[in-house]
Amino acid sequence: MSSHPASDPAGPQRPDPVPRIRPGDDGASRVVLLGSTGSIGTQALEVIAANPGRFDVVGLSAGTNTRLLADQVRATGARAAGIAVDGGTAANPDQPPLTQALRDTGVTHEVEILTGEEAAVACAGELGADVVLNGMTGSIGLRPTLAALASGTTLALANKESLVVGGALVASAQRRPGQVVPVDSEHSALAQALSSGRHERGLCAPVVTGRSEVRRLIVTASGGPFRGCSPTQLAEVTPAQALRHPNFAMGRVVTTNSATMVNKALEVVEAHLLFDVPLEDVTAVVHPQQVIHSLVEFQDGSTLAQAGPPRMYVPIALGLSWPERLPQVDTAIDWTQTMRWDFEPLDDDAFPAVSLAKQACAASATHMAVYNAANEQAVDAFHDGALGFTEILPTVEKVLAAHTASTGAPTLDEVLEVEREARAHADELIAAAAVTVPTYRAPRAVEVGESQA
Ligand SMILES: NC(=O)C1=CN([C@@H]2O[C@H](COP(=O)(O)OP(=O)(O)OC[C@H]3O[C@@H](n4cnc5c(N)ncnc54)[C@H](OP(=O)(O)O)[C@@H]3O)[C@@H](O)[C@H]2O)C=CC1
Ligand SMILES: CC(=O)[C@@H](O)[C@H](O)COP(=O)(O)O
Ligand SMILES: [Mn+2]
Repeated sequence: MSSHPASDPAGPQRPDPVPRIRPGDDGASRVVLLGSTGSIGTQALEVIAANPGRFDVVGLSAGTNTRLLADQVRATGARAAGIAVDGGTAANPDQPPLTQALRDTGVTHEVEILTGEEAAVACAGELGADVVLNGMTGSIGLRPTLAALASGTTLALANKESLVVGGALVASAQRRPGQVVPVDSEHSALAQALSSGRHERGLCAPVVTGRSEVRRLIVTASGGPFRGCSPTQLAEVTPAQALRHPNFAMGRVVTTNSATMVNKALEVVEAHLLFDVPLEDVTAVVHPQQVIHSLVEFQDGSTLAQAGPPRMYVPIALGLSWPERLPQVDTAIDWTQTMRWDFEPLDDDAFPAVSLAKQACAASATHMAVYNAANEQAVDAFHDGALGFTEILPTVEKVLAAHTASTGAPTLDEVLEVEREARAHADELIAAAAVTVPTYRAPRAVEVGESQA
């Protein structure tokens, strides 16, 4: 750990790309953003900037982007900044070291600088935040999630991987009922709809145990950029096509996961764990417009849906201020206009991700850690040109098949070890696939959406 002193003269000033944020008033909510330079992190800063005095950003943590992180420190006045891979190193040569970036952007206040993988963990657990928003990508977010919960802070959870991989570990790290507030749009929708009916169970409910009137949770899916494509067409899609989500601009991993439907698979398990609803009572359906963000079916046959524009501002704002709603967070849907909503079943043959996850989740407490780790390796390999799109799920399936079911609830070390083994196994399969799967080498351009309605 080091600190950025105000003694160095400010370097050349660049235009400030982050809106200046007024420090919080007394009583403002102290916020830590993990993954502040990503899609969720930058949108969270927009929400915070639009509510002057309501929030006090005490810490920011990022992976590699020291320049943007420094701009955000300047804009928010954050007293602590964490960077996993500092600039000016062999692993991150294109960015300046964080101390340099802070100087360059004209930061004059004292900043505690944390570096390495522990930085996000420390930011999550040690800055005395009221709310930690975990907007990191991947299961690397697990330890920060656990640290935030152990500190007693509210955890606004966008990083679904940490819950899906950690499972019972996350549940047992919880210090008080309602400590987890989902930021994932579908789960924010479910939390909002559940607030209208009796369901006193789960990680984000006001009471940990109690009766439920819920019969089913219905998680909506866009269907991704390849909705309606046949397996043959899918074999030839390119990374650029997979990154064209129909409705949301998101990071690379979650966008690719939307294209394979792995995102929906993770979200079905996420809903099961967040709301303590049996896996068989969580259903995914395709709803291309993504205006209905998810639905709760109650025991009397009534269904409540949460609707809004397909944007993340409301789920992020609710994550930061739950259960209070902030004013004018987004433009509401104009219900006076003619519009159409479509719903269709998942195509399990072309997109087996959800059914595979349901089997994995039922198999043992470590199978979803394997599923996610193998998928993360396969997604990277797909973008590196080492694996075809339709090889992603078979890779996950093979790594799962080789995994020995755990007995009982695993410790954190056991989960991390299972992940390491799964990544190594996936890498072996990917290395073999790079030789034996030539289809990806000469892709036919498939027009994204060519077979969509
Ligand atoms: N984007 C969206 O609309 C939605 C996202 N989500 C979920 O939210 C999470 C974030 O997604 P998204 O914002 O799209 O992803 P991005 O790829 O846009 O952002 C990821 C963030 O994580 C940071 N990061 C990576 N590794 C580390 C690390 N070791 N320590 C600290 N920070 C790290 C990155 O830093 P850097 O860039 O500096 O390397 C970046 O700030 C994912 O779990 C995703 O599934 C859920 C619903 C919607
Ligand atoms: C905005 C959000 O929550 C994402 O997880 C989004 O839902 C992705 O959409 P699909 O995975 O349904 O394509
Ligand atoms: Mn989602």
